[in-house]
This record gives sequence, C-alpha cells and structure tokens, in this order.
Amino acid sequence: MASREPRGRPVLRRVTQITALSPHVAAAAVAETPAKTPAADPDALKAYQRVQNGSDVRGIALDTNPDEPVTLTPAMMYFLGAAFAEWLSAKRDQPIGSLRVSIGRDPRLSSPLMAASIATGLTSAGVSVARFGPCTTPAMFMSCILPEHKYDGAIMITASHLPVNRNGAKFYTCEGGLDKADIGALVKRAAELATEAGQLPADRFNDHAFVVTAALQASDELVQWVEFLPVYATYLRELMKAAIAHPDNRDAPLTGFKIVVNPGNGGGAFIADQVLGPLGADVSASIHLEPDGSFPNHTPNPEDKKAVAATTKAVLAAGADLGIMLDTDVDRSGVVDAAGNGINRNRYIALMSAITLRENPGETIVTDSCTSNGLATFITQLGGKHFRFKKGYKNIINKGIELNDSGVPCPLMMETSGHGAMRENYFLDDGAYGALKIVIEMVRRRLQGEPDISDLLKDLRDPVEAMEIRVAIKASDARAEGDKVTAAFKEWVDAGCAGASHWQLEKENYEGWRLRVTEEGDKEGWILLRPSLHDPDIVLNVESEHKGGMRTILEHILEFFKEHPEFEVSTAKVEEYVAAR
Ligand SMILES: O=P(O)(O)OC[C@H]1O[C@H](O)[C@H](O)[C@@H](O)[C@@H]1O
Repeated sequence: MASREPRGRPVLRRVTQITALSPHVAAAAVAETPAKTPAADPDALKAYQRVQNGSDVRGIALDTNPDEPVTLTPAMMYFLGAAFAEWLSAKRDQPIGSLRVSIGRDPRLSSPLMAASIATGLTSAGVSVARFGPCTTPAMFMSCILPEHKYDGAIMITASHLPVNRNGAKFYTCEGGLDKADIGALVKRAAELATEAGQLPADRFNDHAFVVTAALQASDELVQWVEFLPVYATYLRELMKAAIAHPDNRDAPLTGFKIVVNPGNGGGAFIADQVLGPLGADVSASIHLEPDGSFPNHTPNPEDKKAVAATTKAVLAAGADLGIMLDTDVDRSGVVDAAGNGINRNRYIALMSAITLRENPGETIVTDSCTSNGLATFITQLGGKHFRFKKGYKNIINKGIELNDSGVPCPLMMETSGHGAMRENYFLDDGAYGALKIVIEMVRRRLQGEPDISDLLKDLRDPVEAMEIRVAIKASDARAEGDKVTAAFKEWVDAGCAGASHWQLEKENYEGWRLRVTEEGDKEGWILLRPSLHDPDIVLNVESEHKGGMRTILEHILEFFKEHPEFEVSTAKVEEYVAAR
C-alpha cells in the first residue's frame, strides 16, 4: 500500500467529497488554505461525548428499541476515523499519509457498516487501511506488534457482550489501548470535524446519505483486505508449544485432551478451530461457535449464568477436561473444570493468581474493587500481595503498569468481569491469553502427575451469599447525583452508620466506600457502594459469610436512603430483594 498525502489536516479532501451534501462546507473548500476548524457545535459535542465510555466508544447503533434511540451513527464513526487519523499522526509524529491502520469487527449486525464507515473516515484523511473483517480485540492489538504487520494503529468495532442494538470501538497503538483522556480528545475532535462538515448527528437521513456518498468517493486504493486471524492463531500456537515444551509431542501437545470452547456466537471460534484443535485437542464438543450477531443462545459473557450452564452441560456430556467461555470480542474469559464447576469472577482471578504467583513468587496482584475477602486471603496465603483497586479494566491495567514502574512487581491485573492483563503479555487486556494460560497449566500438571487445575482452588473460601444490585439514579446529571450520594454515605458512615457499630470502613478505598460488616460472632460480610463507571446507577456489591446476611446489610442501606429523600434515585430493586426474603 502506498502512502499518499503529505502530513496535514485532511480538510480539503474530505470537504470535496461531501460538497453535494453540505453547501456551506463546499464554500470553505474553495479557500486556498483550510480555515481554522470551528469550535464544535454544542449539540454535536454532546452527542459525541455521550458515546465516550471511559477508554472506549459505545452507543446504540440499531433502531430496534423505541426506548433506546440511536446514539452512534455511521457518520459519527466516519468522523471518529478522521479524528483518529489526526491523533495517530501527532502521537507517532508521522505524516498522515504514511500511517497504516488495521480495522476488525465483531459479528454484531451493525458491525460491517460501522467498520466500513470508520475505514472511510480514515482513508478520506489519507490513511492506508487494512480491513480484517471478523476479528477479536486482543488480535487487533497484536496486529500492531507482530512482525510483517506492525500497524501504526488498530481499531476494533465491538460493544463486547452488550445487547444486540449496541456497538462501539476500541482503539490501539503498539503501546496498548487508548486511555480515557485520549478518547476524550478523539470525540471532541470528531465533533469539530463533523461541525466543520455541517454533519450534525441529529439528522439521521442526512447521516446515511453522507456515509454512502463518502464511501462512494473514497479511494479503494487505500484499502486492503487482510486475513490476519490465521497469522494471530499461528502466533498463539507457537506460544503454547514453547510454553508447554512437551517432551514427546512438541507440535501437538494437547493430544489426549478434550476441551469445550464456548464463544457464545461471538468472535472466538478460532480458538477451537485454529489454536487448540491443530495443537491436538479434541474440540468437537465445543458449542455456539457460529458467529451470530443476534446472540441466539446466551449473552457472550463469562459472567452470564446461562453461558456457564451451557458450558458446564457440554463439558459434563463430553467428559471434557476443560471448558472455555469467551465474550464477544475475546478480551474476557472464564473456564469450567472437568467436574463441571464454573470458574469465573473471584474464582477465575484466584486460579490465575495461583498460576501467576508460582511463576512470580511474592509479587502483587491488582484486582478491581469488588473482589471477595476470600480472594484477598487466598492471594496472601499463596505468598502474594493483593492490591484491591478500582473497577474498569483500563484502571487496573494502568495501576499495574504504575506499580511495576515504581518498583513494585505486578504480573497480573484482573477484574471480576473476566478482564485480565499480564505483564508478560504486553499488559494487554486479553481473554484468550488467560484461557490459554490455564490450558498450559492443565497440561503441565498432567505431565508432572499433579492433580487437576481445580485442586489449585481448594483453599479458596467462597462467600455464602454474594451479589451486585443497582440503585437507579433518576436525576438528569447522574454523575453529580452519584457523587452526592457517595459523599452523604461517607458522612453516614462517619456518624456511626446510624448505630451499626459493627460496620467499619476498609482502610483502602479507591472508589466509593467499602465497609466490613461483622455479625454473628466472627461471621463477616461487606458492602461496597460506588457510582457506576458508565451507567446512571449507584452500584452495591454485597457479600456475606452467612445465610441472610445480605438481607440485613441491604435493610440497613435502605435506612440510609430513607434518611435522604432528597436523592433522585430508585431503590426498587433493593426493596424487592429485601421483601422477597
Ligand atoms: O461501573 P459499572 O457499571 O459496574 O461498569 C464497570 C465495567 O464497565 C465496563 O464494562 C468495563 O469494560 C469493565 O472493565 C468495568 O468493570
């Protein structure tokens, strides 16, 4: 692919393309030098900012639910592509025309159009684009790393496990995923470019006409279709062969193992077909391999009860050694052991910690804020240190990087959601890598005559009760209301939680407030109250070591909300839970 344009803003080229649609921009196009980009139209800015979801882009892409109007359109993807071209050029200090960006997508119904639109945004700016078609999030990052590919940037079109009408994008360079601040800059710039082009998100008809026209006028020469997944699968196979180093069967070290893969009709079937199968595993009992963006079987999410039940059933029916559950874009995973026990959330972190701490004794494991007390004890008993930080995969990854940089070795950062990153794997949020680490451990144990992987969890204490429940925020400024509730909760705690002397604030709190609750002698429980990262909710994570403990804790929480009728929230779900018990 040849690079074309000199470095610079892609305004004239884009403006020429959309002349027919935006007359006022056509006038600007005849100017010799492009005028300074105008500030973003306030409504456009709001619309673009609304689709920022922390360190990715997410929105409603399909008009399938009257209560959920579309918030992410193909034209918005186009301008996000154009904005990424500029961002990447500045980041890499490279002319736009020399940049190469790869684009992959998940099997969602809206993904092909979204991928085409963002590709057009990039090519209209002069970037060379490699389209991969169906791919996974970790593979997209690896396309910036693997020799002979090494793209300057990569974009994955996905909304992970979210409902069918959602979509979004994740952006990468060889340094990893873009941060919240980078995405903030990207959405702002996209809003400015859209304003400049007179392409305001509210106008849906114009939106579609714009994208079609732009696509028709875009240069095909800047787009190549590349089959990257087989390259990535080869990389993963070689990695496994080297890690297992089977004394008698180096090339097919999984011979004799039966593994069920359940990608939930997302993008992870290649783990069965192109990675585990060719290494000798019998993957014939795998389920839901067919990519299907309507997710007909269950949500592709290792936390989903139906996903666990389906995988367990398949493992037990086939007498398999292991089941692997993947989310849609394969940045999260969970497993099922040979006895059919689902290993996700705290148990998955415990399993990964046991493996990682054997390889990196005494080091620190970073987790999200709602991990169980049992997990903390488990990590400590293994000789490791536990750093319980915040929610959000990017938050824990950045904390892990920061700790390593400051001389605190940290090999694993994991969330209960199944997001996990390892120092040995580019600090990449990678569900495939985690699951493959477990396969490697399973083989190692058999070769050494050690018991099955589930033996690693025998000392993990599971809570008797555990759940997450949400208090919906009805106020228009949900973030501000969430902060007010959190501040009032702290005051309530400081004032003795209305007489609950057995409620104690944890020493380290990085988001919201986590309280240790001691009841019934030495039986413990805890509650974490925090504003959701992205949704208009106050999230309550609760665990108890005795039956009925969660109800008592939540009853007390309801008292807190009763004392604060000024908050615009709905505690209906908590009330329902308490009333039902
Ligand atoms: O704050 P919440 O609403 O619970 O959402 C928290 C979750 O948000 C996203 O889905 C991130 O990908 C996860 O890493 C994070 O755990």
